[in-house]
Amino acid sequence: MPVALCTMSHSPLMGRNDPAQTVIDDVDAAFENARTFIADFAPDLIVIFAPDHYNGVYYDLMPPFCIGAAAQSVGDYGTESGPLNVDRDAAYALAREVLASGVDVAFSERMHVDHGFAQALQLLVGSITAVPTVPIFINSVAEPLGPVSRVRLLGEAVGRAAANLNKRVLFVGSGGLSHDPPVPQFATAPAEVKEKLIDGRNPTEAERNAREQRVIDAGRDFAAGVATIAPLNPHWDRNLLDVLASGEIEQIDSWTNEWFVEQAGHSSHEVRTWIAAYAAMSAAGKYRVTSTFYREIPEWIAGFGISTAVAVDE
Ligand SMILES: O=C(O)CCc1cccc(O)c1O
Ligand SMILES: [Fe+2]
Repeated sequence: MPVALCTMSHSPLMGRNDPAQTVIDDVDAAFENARTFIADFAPDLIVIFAPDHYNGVYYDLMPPFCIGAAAQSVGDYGTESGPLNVDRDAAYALAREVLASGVDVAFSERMHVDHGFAQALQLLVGSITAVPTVPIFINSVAEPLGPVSRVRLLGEAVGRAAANLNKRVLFVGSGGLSHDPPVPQFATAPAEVKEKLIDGRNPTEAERNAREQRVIDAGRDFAAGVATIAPLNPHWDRNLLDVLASGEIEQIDSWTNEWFVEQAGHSSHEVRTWIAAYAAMSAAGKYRVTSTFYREIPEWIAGFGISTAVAVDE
């Protein structure tokens, strides 16, 4: 059965702190292209790799990776809330095979997910329930992180397992590219913030609004050139897109986590979702990138990319 890929940046600042209309038009056109690509492929199943931003997964138990057999969207930043349309049998089949291949993935019968999953599903297929899905969480913010090589191995194992499902599978990666939004870090957070990072589920509306407003303000300051967060790095982003398109993704194994942060900001670890999705594609053989969009969008605190790829028949 064929496989295909769509990877995309997300940003909850879309529609909240917008750039010039020409930029929005370009992004809209790129998403329209991605939606057409996906509709033409007509997936039976979406396997989506996405991060979390301390809205669904916390330091009370922080796995590097987690496959959801059932999942709830928390509805942060106005994204759709409620249950995802998870294909439980597919989730179990993927988890069994990934574990059997030696990658210790966590498993959840009630995974909580945030805009990392929901915004991507809404933009690509219209809603969090439109297409049967297996959500796979990849920790991309909560230190300590394992080496990026493990993400490639996870992706490859998921790709091999997906090939046995006898379904048309679309791999989605949601996150990145270079960006450094003000996500708190445990090591440097004050005590009350630390507590929220450990056990912050179900914040009050006031807490949620305050959090979201902080990020919106940061986007405004960043676009105005007065924010203290790390700059975007279009050169680094374009190189990553080239490496992923080349098919020689093992070269990413030598990139240290410190280097990601130095070059592309703390949240650049979200490109782990792209690396996993491309690695999953590679398990089916050679692939070809069929479209690439890239633009720096400081208003959204994002090196903003979208790519699509198909398997090449050999
Ligand atoms: O609310 C947060 O913690 C971060 C929100 C956020 C902002 C810009 C780009 C992103 O990828 C992102 O997730
Ligand atoms: Fe993010």
